[in-house]
Amino acid sequence: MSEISVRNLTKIFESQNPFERVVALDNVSCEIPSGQFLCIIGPSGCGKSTLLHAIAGFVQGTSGETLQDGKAIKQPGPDRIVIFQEYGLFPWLTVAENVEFGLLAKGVPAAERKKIVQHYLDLVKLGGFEHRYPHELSGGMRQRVSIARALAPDPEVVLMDEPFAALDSLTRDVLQEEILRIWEKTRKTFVLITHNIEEAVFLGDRVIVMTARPGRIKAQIDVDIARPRDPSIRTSHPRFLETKERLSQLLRTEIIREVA
Ligand SMILES: Nc1ncnc2c1ncn2[C@@H]1O[C@H](COP(=O)(O)OP(=O)(O)OP(=O)(O)O)[C@@H](O)[C@H]1O
Repeated sequence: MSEISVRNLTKIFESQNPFERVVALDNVSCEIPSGQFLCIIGPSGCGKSTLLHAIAGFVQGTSGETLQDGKAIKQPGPDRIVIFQEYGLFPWLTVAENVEFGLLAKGVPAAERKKIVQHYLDLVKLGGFEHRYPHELSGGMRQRVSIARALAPDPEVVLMDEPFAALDSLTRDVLQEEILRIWEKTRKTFVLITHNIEEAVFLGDRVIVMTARPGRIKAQIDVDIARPRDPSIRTSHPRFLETKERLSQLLRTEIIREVA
């Protein structure tokens, strides 16, 4: 179990041309308790990915810090795995070999690797596809492989950057339900960036709304809806619809501000 703290994080992308200097994050602070499912929404270019990358350890803040269990995050590590929109699978490896990849890096013995790979492929409902290559799979199946690959080394924190954005809406709904089931089973700390408010409310314990650039935290809304959550809440649960409307209003204000 792992908690993440973001403290007064500012990230400035400098450029030789001072007019091209970008303040991507401006004094962002948030606490993500162990086992929480946190969703982050905000206008395009507001710094969501930069925040996720700072938590992953891919980028360092210009000032401020990110911490995992009280220790400064200085680089990427096996305890924090990122799932991207573009799947990031190795095309020359089979499904099973892709999932096995992080286990090899961890030095897990072969027999155990085989068991773990099978477990996670079953979890994402891809049993029977072990020997296929990524190009033989649909987009939804590829994203399932990347979810299995991310979870196989048993990371404490799973970071997702619009993982379902490239998928059609039905596949997206199904994968949301699967990620929810997986989170309920593993209770790891999950952070998901999305443009989709419904996705954020369906999955999250809490939703952070960011302002238009420079990215700051505008609001943090608790999603007070009991778990396990049935897919039908998307259309019928009064609190779901209420929370969705509240978030839409908050986001709309920022998008208007951004284009003004
Ligand atoms: N490596 C970089 N160098 C320079 N500027 C960058 C870099 N990475 C991001 N930026 C800028 O920082 C700002 C925030 O980018 P970021 O990708 O974090 O936003 P985002 O909210 O994830 O956007 P989107 O929703 O469109 O994916 C943008 O203006 C972007 O152009």
